[in-house]
Amino acid sequence: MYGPFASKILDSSFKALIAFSRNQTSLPSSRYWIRRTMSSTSTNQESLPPIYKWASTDGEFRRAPTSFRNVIEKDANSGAQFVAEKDRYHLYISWACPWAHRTVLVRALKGLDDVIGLSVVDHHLGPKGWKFSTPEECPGAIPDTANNKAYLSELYYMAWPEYKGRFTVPVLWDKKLGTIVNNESSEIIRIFNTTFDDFVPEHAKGLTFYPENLKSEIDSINEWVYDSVNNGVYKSGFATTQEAYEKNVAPLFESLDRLEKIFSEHEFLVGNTFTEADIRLWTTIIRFDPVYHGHFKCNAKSIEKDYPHILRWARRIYQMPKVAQTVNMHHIKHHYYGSQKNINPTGIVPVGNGPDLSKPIIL
Ligand SMILES: N[C@@H](CCC(=O)N[C@@H](CS)C(=O)NCC(=O)O)C(=O)O
Repeated sequence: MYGPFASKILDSSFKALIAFSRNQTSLPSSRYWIRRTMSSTSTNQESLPPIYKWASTDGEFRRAPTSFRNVIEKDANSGAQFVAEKDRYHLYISWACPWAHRTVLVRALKGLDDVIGLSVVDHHLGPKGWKFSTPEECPGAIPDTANNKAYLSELYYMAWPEYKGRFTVPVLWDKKLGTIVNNESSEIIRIFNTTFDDFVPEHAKGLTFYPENLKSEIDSINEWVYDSVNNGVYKSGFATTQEAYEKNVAPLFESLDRLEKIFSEHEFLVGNTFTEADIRLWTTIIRFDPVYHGHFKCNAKSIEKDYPHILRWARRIYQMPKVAQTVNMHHIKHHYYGSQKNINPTGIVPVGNGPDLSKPIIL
């Protein structure tokens, strides 16, 4: 296990992170933000504030590596820096974000609601990054009850004053040490999987989404699903050249065809068992028709019309206890269509919500 500062230095991708964020050279003084926001209405990629610059100069979107990668030890007497305790950790998410959605979904499924606190940012991602609002200002938002901050970026600077990366959700925060434990969704869901089992309700103890005997199969599915589907929609949607867009949209639909075949023969992705592989794919699939199909130009096919087996699988998961309460379609649609003005300059939010996932599962 790494300590919070050791991990930052050990992370081999740290240099790439610095290179990626070289435009953000100082802490966000108000002058800095005013200067950056003046051009925020422009749709020209070059004149956008850094927070809206998704694609590289060659037109391709490359996701920056995540910088806080600590784990939490289950054994409170292990002497580790981060150990499992009730009400010590706090999860920051956006209902809109598919990566954050994974973490809040596992939190719900594992019965961690009373063990790990929750804050939900406003769906609008502005020039200063994710912001905390009251539920009156933004229904569905939950203010920062752990640190009482106005912006998510303030937490990153509390944890690491020299931080130069993006201010992303999810963030798993340690209230005791006042720092970020981890901001990588794929690792947070594994932390939630079994680490807090001493504190969860009886039915959730031992419930695992990463069972020992299926680990290698889950890992190999996760790899291609992440690259071509989870991140594939972003690589298509954030591309700023025709070439980059076409290069990434083709493998996305090849993978969806492959998934359709899998779900025509199996109930779940791995071993006919509901695992983290399903959870990781599902948060992308439920956003596909309402957002990615139009906004990210992933419109060769739709889930509702062209992938009946994927749709049946999506409904099966949506209808599991506690899942539907983690889906906030208003936040999802308003975030993408309303915040990413370089892609949708008018900010108009389309009326469609995608397929009705609460419908009976038939085929
Ligand atoms: N690798 C991260 C990616 C998280 C991520 O990209 N989150 C997006 C929202 S969907 C974000 O917060 N973006 C804000 C920004 O880039 O300024 C994870 O899986 O946890």
